[in-house]
Amino acid sequence: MTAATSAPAGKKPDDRPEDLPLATGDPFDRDVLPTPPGATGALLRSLLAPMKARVTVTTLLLLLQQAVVQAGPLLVAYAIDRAVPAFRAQDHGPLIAVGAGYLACALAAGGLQFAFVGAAARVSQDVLLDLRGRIFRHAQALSVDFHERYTSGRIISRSTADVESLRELLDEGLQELVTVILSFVYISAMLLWLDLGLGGVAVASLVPLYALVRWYQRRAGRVYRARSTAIAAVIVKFVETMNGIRPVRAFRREAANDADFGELNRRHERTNGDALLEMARYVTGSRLVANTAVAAIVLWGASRVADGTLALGVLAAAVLYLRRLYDPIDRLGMFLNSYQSAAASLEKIAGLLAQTPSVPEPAAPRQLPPLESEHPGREVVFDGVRFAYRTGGEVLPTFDLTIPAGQTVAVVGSTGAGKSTLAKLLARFYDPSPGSRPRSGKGGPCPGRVLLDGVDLRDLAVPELRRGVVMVTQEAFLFSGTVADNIAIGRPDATREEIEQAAKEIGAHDFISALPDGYDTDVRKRGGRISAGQRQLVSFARALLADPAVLILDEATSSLDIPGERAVQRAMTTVLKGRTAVVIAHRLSTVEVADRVLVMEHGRIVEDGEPAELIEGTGRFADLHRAWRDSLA
Ligand SMILES: Nc1ncnc2c1ncn2[C@@H]1O[C@H](COP(=O)(O)OP(=O)(O)OP(=O)(O)O)[C@@H](O)[C@H]1O
Repeated sequence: MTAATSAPAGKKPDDRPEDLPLATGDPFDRDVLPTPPGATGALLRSLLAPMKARVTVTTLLLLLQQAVVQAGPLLVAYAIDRAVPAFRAQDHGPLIAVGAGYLACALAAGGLQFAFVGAAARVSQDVLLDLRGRIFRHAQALSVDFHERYTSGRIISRSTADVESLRELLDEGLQELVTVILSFVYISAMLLWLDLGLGGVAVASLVPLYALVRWYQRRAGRVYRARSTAIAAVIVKFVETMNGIRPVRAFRREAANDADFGELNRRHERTNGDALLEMARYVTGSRLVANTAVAAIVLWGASRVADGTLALGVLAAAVLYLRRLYDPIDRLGMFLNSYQSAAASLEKIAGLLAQTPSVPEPAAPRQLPPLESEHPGREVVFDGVRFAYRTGGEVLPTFDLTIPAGQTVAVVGSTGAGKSTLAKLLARFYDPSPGSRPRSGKGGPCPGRVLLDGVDLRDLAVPELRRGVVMVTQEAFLFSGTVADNIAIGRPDATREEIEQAAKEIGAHDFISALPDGYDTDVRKRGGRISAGQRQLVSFARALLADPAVLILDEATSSLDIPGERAVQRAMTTVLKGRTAVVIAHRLSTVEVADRVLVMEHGRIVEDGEPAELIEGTGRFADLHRAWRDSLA
């Protein structure tokens, strides 16, 4: 990723582009994926819908609390105009009643506030719990091509920084908004009731304040979207660097990364500064309007008290109410901040949740025919398959291949020939691209098909597909947990005996037993670190336990030492036995376990035959094999 550039000299901060300068026209290069109209609102409604009753109770608590809080100045007016004169006349009752009333209001307001905060926090926690779960489930369900384009850092940013800004809105912002609106309504009503003239001036001052709020909202929207993109860029850079810490060290990328990160960090800081500046402008403007209105009311009110047309208590109550009317305006700015931040975040989350898997589940799934015991494995057919990644040119131009049930096929070829693509199509990480072969009969292009025992992979439900085809990828990835847990991923209901049996057959039992806690060793903890070859053995044991009809093995490119290679070779023979197998062979020694070799170049099969037959011949594989043998000598 390139570093962000600063705004060109002379440009205003809000002219700054909102997306990182990555864009190539591909929406995946942007932080905000295309969001269908109305999707953000629909997401918010769907999050709140299950808790309608609780939202209503929470709002009622707040309404009550505000009613109680706003009674204070009225009691003060009563105290000045009625209770104090009565007290002077030896009638202590009204003043005691005012004192008791004030205390009761304070206690009730406190209690209601406590109940409200608890209820609001529960609503917000449940919304966030639901949202985080949705992001995780959805991201996990999206197809591989999505993850190849939308970095994991951005998904992390969605489920951390973006969910966090929504939390701020729900925990603090919404309370602010409701409090502000209620205060406006209550206080305007009280002021108008106390004195129509003073109330009228106060209510009229809300007009310029409203205009100011709208102005701020427009400007802050832009700034907050830029800030949220800048936060995401910082997280993405962080995750990318930590994920690639080995190459970072190996290629001494620290200084360059520091510079890139520093630029992104500064961009984040600048967008924060822009946000604060907008806030400062807003607060200054709102205070100016508010203080002018207070000054006008105090002057006018005082002159009316002097000429006896206004009671002193009413003026005191009006001034107290005025403070309460204008104070929330600053808080409204805070709310708009959280609102803008949360709206930008929710838009990004909605964009992610609006993505649909490019490899969809079938509407009417089909079953695979029962396995034949004399021919274990299933027949695999690539029928007129054409394939191009979304970005880049055609990788497989009309590809046909039949692999009979039970056959082990080694696929070799130069780098970039399309071997892994073939494997990924068979595992249905991708579907074939729209085809070029004319459909027999009706005409029109017919998409190619990948068939398993005659059934199109697109017609198989995911569990059926995963029972039918398993792919062991190059990385031999281990999840956090014990060695036994990692093997059991192949079949989660497997017993400990079955797990150990699989490890024994693969030849992994001895090294696993030698680990500090044997099968219970945590692979991510000290002492649980296992070598590349051992990781492959664990992933073979996992595949053996899964026992699929078709196994795809994308062999690791890294070379092992001789005993390691032998152990992997033996394990491979075991795991491939009794099923159809496609091995993407990076080591020619692997070809020894195959019944058939395919040589691929530029997405086409250029040689196809038994290993011995091809080695004897004069083709590309014979050359490759000779060169490999010479290198061993
Ligand atoms: N996710 C992707 N997006 C776009 N292009 C891709 C993607 N994966 C692979 N390609 C391109 O498709 C072509 C075939 O790649 P593939 O990984 O299938 O080759 P391969 O024969 O397995 O190579 P290797 O032996 O180096 O792993 C290459 O040109 C590669 O750049």
